[in-house]
Amino acid sequence: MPSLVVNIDHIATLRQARLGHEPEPVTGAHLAELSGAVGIICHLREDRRHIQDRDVEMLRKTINTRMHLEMAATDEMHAICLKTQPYMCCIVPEKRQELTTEGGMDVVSREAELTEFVKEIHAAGIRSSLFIDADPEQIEATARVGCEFVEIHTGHYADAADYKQEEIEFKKIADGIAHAQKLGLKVNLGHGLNYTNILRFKNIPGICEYSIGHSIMSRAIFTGIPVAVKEMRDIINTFVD
Ligand SMILES: CC(=O)[C@@H](O)[C@H](O)COP(=O)(O)O
Ligand SMILES: NCC(=O)COP(=O)(O)O
Repeated sequence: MPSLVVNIDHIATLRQARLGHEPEPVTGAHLAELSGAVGIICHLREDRRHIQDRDVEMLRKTINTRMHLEMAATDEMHAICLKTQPYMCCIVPEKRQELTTEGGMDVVSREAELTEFVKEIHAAGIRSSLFIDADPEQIEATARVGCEFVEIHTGHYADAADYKQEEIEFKKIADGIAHAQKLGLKVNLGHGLNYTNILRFKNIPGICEYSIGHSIMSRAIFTGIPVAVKEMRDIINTFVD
């Protein structure tokens, strides 16, 4: 059965709105774990707009499941990753002006650099994943880079303007999943998934993890984190292996 990994960046976003002390991402991570998350994701952005260095340090000490560190492919983040020793490092693209991650990494144009980057992460015993669009060329480049995992960006599907576009984006992802699996990559999905749009993936086999944050934390404002995480967990529990 696929696993649910919960992104807690959005707790830090609320805290950073006042640059204060609450809400505390560590508390949110612990509640998510108690409610069925098999791992916790935090994305240390270069601009530190939500997760801070202190969060990464505290989460590393307190997460009882798996820590997934999302980060850009920069020297600074590489050093932080090696120091932190997360369970998995997911390399994502960042743009300074974006509201949220807008698309996948261009692995094709950075293949040599990313191969070296990933090699050093593996040498430190850390699993690696690349966050990419469901594009065959990017999937093939990710396999050549030597990543064990790929996270296919579901944001274009989640943001589709109408049903027809949603169908097109869903088909691209379904094809991308099959292509990645054929190349031996383990497949995770994430970005913009919520309690309804995730249902389309129910019968797609072989998905390792769903990475979900914004929708769970949005619901948690009204229900609390335990209920919001459990409801998502219950949905994923009905999915095929
Ligand atoms: C790569 C990705 O999808 C996550 O990092 C998620 O979107 C939360 O981070 P942001 O809200 O900073 O985009
Ligand atoms: N990698 C995707 C992720 O961590 C969660 O994205 P979102 O659910 O916050 O859009």
